[in-house]
Order: sequence, then structure tokens, then C-alpha cells
Amino acid sequence: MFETLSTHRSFGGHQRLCRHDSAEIGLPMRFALFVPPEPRALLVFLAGLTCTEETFTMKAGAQRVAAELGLALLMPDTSPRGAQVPGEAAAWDFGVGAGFYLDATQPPWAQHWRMESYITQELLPLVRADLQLPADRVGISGHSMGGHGALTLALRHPQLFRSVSAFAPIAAPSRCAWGQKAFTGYLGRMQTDWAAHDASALMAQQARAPFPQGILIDQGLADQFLLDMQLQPEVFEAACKQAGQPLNLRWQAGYDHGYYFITSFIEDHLRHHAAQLTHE
Ligand SMILES: N[C@@H](CCC(=O)N[C@@H](CS)C(=O)NCC(=O)O)C(=O)O
Repeated sequence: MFETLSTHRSFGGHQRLCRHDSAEIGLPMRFALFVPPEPRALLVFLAGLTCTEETFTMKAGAQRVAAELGLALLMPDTSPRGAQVPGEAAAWDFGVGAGFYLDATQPPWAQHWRMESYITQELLPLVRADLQLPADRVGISGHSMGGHGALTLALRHPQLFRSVSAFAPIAAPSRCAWGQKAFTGYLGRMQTDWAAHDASALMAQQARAPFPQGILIDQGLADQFLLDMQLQPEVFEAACKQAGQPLNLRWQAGYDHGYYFITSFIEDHLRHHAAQLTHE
């Protein structure tokens, strides 16, 4: 059950903003949903730090090609809101707007910060049932923290996601400042617990390619966060090589971390997912 707060005609389909009372999060949550004229598959797009369900929805310009391909787009929020955990909004890279798509195990976050269970066990089944799409027609993508979310949720739930891509993902969070801060706060100090939510560590453990049709990643070379060592896609690339996982890691000269980069390459990602999800 969810409530549609607004709906707008877009490229023959509908762009909706929705809310529901989430059992996993224990709070109301919002999400955005683009429904193309003829839905054939569903792509979940996870946004980055400081973003909401509206960021990708309004800035990426994904609706035109998604409508053409029959891809429904599901944009969850990036964290619980309104939990009133002390200090939850004190930093832009932890707490509100920074859920890191995992289930926190540490107090005071463990009660509400359950973004992994929320997305995989609650939101995705809800939306898939509403759109009447088969279980094997769901892909996942994301940007930055959401790229980390896309890669880790795909690797942790390969039965839920058949296609994967990412823009400038935090690809080795155990080795970067953002990831170390988030993992310490949400998961505690045990590095062994971190590995279960680190895309590169998860990929390195695979006995064979989990996504044999290939993973697509775009990374701007003028991305400040790449230069600050927050992203480290080369670590994920090495792990893919080790696992025999086909990876198309495209280094895009001159592009930074922002949405002008995403708008430039979103069409390729939508086509990557449609090709893997909707070919008969
Ligand atoms: N607030 C941060 C930047 C946060 C940031 O770049 N967030 C990215 C995701 S990691 C984003 O998509 N921001 C929203 C936007 O660009 O519209 C800063 O001041 O450095």
C-alpha cells in the first residue's frame, strides 16, 4: 500500500511521487516512480550523499529513454527522515541523507537505519507487484553512495537483480574516509563486518562471475572525489578480474562528480539494463 502525492504526465508515461508507512524503517518514507507507457522491466536507481528521491528524478533526464525502452524507474530516498536520533543531521556524509543502503547494527542507528531491508524486502516487492512485473526483470544502478548501494545490493541479493551499473560508485568503502566513517557508525569497528558491505571485497569472494552479461561503470576523470580517493573503482576492477566478472569501466575525460556527468551517460545505462532485462 502506498499513497501517490503527485503525478505528472511525462513522455507518455507518468512521473509519480509517493509515500508509505515503512514497516522496515518504522517511519513514513517517500519514493519516486516513473511508469512508462508500457512497463517491461524495472530499474532501481539509488542516489548519493545529501540526495532525496527527487534528485535523480529531476536532474538526470532519464524519463525520455526509459519511456522508449519500457523501463520503469524506482528512486528510493537515501535514508530515514524524522527519526529524531540525536545528531542525525549533524554531518552531510552520515545519518540523514547518508543511509549507505545497509542495515545498521549499532545503537542508536539500528532501529530505523535499515535501508537494505527496506529496499530489498519491502519497497521493491511493493512496486514490482503494483506494476505487475516478473521477478526476473529488475535491475539496479546508482551514483556515488548509491553506486556503492547498487553494487553491494546486487552482489548480496543476486536473485533480486539481473542487471547492474553505477556512476562514480564508492567502490571500496572499507578503504576510504566516507566508508570508514559510515561503517564504523552503522556496523561497528569489526572490519570483518565491513567486508559484507564492500563491493570490492564481495566481488573478490566470488567463485565465478555473478553477472556474466557484464557490469557497466562510468567514472569521470575530473571527479574531485576520485582524486580524494573516496571512490577507488580500480580496486573493484581488480576484484572483477579475479572473479572473472566482465566489467566495462569507462573513464570519462573531463567529467566531474555531478549530475551533468550523469545526464551525459544515463542513456547508455538505461540501454545496458534494457538489453539485459527485456530481451526474450
Ligand atoms: N555536500 C557535499 C557534496 C555532496 C555531493 O556531491 N553529493 C552528490 C552525491 S555524493 C550529489 O549527487 N549531490 C546532489 C546534486 O549534485 O544534485 C559537499 O559539499 O562536498
